[in-house]
Amino acid sequence: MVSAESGAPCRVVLLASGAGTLAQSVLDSAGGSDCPYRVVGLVSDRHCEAVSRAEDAGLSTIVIRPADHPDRSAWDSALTEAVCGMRPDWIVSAGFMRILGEAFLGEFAGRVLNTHPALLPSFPGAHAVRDALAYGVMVTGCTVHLVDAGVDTGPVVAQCAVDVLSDDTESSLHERIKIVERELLVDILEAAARGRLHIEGRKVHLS
Ligand SMILES: Nc1nc2c(c(=O)[nH]1)N[C@@H](CN(C=O)c1ccc(C(=O)N[C@@H](CCC(=O)O)C(=O)O)cc1)CN2
Ligand SMILES: NCC(=O)N[C@@H]1O[C@H](COP(=O)([O-])[O-])[C@@H](O)[C@H]1O
Repeated sequence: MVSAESGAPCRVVLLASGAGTLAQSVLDSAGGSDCPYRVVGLVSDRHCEAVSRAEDAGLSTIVIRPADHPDRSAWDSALTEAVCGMRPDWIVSAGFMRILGEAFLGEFAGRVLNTHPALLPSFPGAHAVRDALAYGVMVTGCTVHLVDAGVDTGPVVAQCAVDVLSDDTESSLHERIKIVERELLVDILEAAARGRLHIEGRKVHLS
């Protein structure tokens, strides 16, 4: 595993599909003088605000739309090729709304972090905040995990709890989760880039 301890900052590629506020937090923190990583590109499945944010930051961006490929496998292979071309050490899925397939994980398994707006294994999938509200939980939160072939089943790296307020809507709760999510994601990415994530099966230890 490459780490900035070897000298050069780690190369990070962002995956995002939406507003890109989490991606922006990673971009903003990468500007720090002692930051152990630098963002080298952003790849998306759709033209979205996250792509615009990366373009505004002068980054390389690529959009790989499922509709432009005959099937999911072809899309996954095209995504893999695009990300490979950016020569990442780490990949960060920050609001990326597609399931990464066999080709991608065959190339990058162990080096893909995802941030999820719930305390996994509760409420996996594309609608975690809505599902947590509907269930009536009083505490939810966010999880940063390594990505595996399952949906939000990869080893948990870090979590942070967020109280659900009685008058919360999906939007108000999600915005409060994102506040802590942004900080957690940057902290974990910095640790990963410094080679401080130690994976033993499903257990992840930070040194
Ligand atoms: N192999 C994996 N890929 C991805 C994971 C993962 O855990 N394993 N996490 C996602 C991010 N994510 C939750 O954090 C997530 C995103 C999207 C979906 C989903 O069901 N997507 C649908 C399409 C949704 C849409 O069209 O907007 C789908 O892919 O069919 C589930 C979980 C990143 N990738
Ligand atoms: N299941 C995946 C998922 O729901 N991801 C979530 O999308 C949001 C992206 O916010 P942003 O577009 O403002 O960065 C984040 O809350 C992230 O956890």
